[in-house]
Amino acid sequence: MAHDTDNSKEKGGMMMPEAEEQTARTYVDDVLTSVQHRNPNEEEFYQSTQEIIESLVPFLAKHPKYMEHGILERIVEPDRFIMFRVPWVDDQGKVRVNRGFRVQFNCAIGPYKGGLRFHPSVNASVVKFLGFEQIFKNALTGQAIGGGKGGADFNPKGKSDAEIMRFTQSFMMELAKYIGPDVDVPAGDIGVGGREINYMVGQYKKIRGASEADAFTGKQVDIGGSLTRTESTGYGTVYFVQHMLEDQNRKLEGQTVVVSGAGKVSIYAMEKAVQLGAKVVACNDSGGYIFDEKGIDVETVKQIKEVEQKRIYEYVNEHPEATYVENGKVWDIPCDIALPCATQNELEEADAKQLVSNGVKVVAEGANMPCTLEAIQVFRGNQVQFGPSKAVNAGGVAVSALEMAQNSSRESWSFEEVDTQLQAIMRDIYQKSVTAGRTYQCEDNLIDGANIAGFQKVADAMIAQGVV
Ligand SMILES: NC(=O)C1=CN([C@@H]2O[C@H](COP(=O)(O)OP(=O)(O)OC[C@H]3O[C@@H](n4cnc5c(N)ncnc54)[C@H](O)[C@@H]3O)[C@@H](O)[C@H]2O)C=CC1
Ligand SMILES: O=C(O)CCC(=O)C(=O)O
Repeated sequence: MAHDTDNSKEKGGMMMPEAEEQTARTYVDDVLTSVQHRNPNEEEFYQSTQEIIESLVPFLAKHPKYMEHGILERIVEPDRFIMFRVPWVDDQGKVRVNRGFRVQFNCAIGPYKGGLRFHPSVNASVVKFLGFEQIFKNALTGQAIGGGKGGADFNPKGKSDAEIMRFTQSFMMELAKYIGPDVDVPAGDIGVGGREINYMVGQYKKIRGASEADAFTGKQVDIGGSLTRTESTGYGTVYFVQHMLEDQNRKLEGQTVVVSGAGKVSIYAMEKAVQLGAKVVACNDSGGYIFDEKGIDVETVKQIKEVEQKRIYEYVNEHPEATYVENGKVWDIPCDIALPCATQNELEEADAKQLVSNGVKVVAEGANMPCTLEAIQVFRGNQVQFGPSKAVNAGGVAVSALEMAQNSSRESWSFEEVDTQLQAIMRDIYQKSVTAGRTYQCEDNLIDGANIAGFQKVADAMIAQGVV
């Protein structure tokens, strides 16, 4: 049977035999080569496997049992990947067809859990990278939830409410076969918010003939949603940043913050940052950014984006002191803290260099994988504190799991009660990530720490359940 090693010598500040490190390195390289070979043209999926698996070398070297149990080979293969046709009729009576996806990646520690994204860029690679990240993020929350993700290459922009409903109902006609409160529990993501989730709940109940609203989270509160779920990803992001700052004996108060996006995550990250005394000076949408030196008025952004569903340039009509830069890079604005909260690979190497030359101190990923691997290297090489998405934005899925707990116990917790639990979960994720980083990297490396802490929990659960 596999055993952990102790015949080690000191290397780089930690006990690490060179031969075992080499074995782990070769194992990791082989798995990554195989991922690339078996998933051709899936760049985002390969990027996320590379980011996570390369982190694990020192951990695997110290604990070879994970290699002996073939954990990496198994964890990079989804339990199943579902792809389906979504036909619907637009307002002009034309038949349209989109492609729907759900990846049920890993259920070793609980039912599949993760959002649904409606965006034209959604494809197998995007869904698999998001599902893969979700395995480790969900494990970090300490809750019993496995990793899944899904969506469709449907563009909700410019669609009428009736079109959104018809599309969502058609999407659910197929997805309903694969989900359920104890099996797979979807939620929102880009392009999917409360309205879409409510339509899915309605259609799912119609198909199942039963009141199984618990098969979703992010529901409207009066149909079983949780208070704080709307705010939780953005708030959790800022709670995490508070811990990063505390480690440097600094406070959020008085810091200048730049946020990308103007959606669900961005808005509530801005709101919490402002509540805690920071000044948020810029945010963007896919058309351009706004810069308000006096500090962005988050209520105006909410009105434009959540109520009127308009473009962010409308902000300058309400606040003429602000400027709008069409197609501009929000990362050009000097700040102490940068929070990329829009989408994957939105912050590239050149943006990272610009932020560093403008004096950024902390970067925390509110979106999933918003920084390219090259950008992360720039931050690490310049002593910028870096918070990786699977730890930083885990507050959203954590409150989703609290929503599941409320649903199954038929309870409704107050906003304060859920927010208090969210804060405790974010503190715990931060501490776990720091501890694992220090144990295996001997430096304050939250990326490796989060990856190792999340991996260990899932890998132990997989070993206990045999080769399945
Ligand atoms: N909603 C949630 O609870 C969670 C979301 N996330 C991640 O956070 C990110 C944002 O998600 P949501 O806020 O839910 O989506 P959303 O649809 O509410 O907002 C996305 C925002 O990003 C902007 N955007 C999209 N592409 C852009 C681009 N290329 N450049 C600039 N802006 C762009 C959109 O205009 C929009 O303002 C995604 O990466 C998502 O996977 C992560 C954890 C939980
Ligand atoms: O709340 C959920 O289940 C979805 C959260 C999510 O999709 C994410 O963490 O990226």
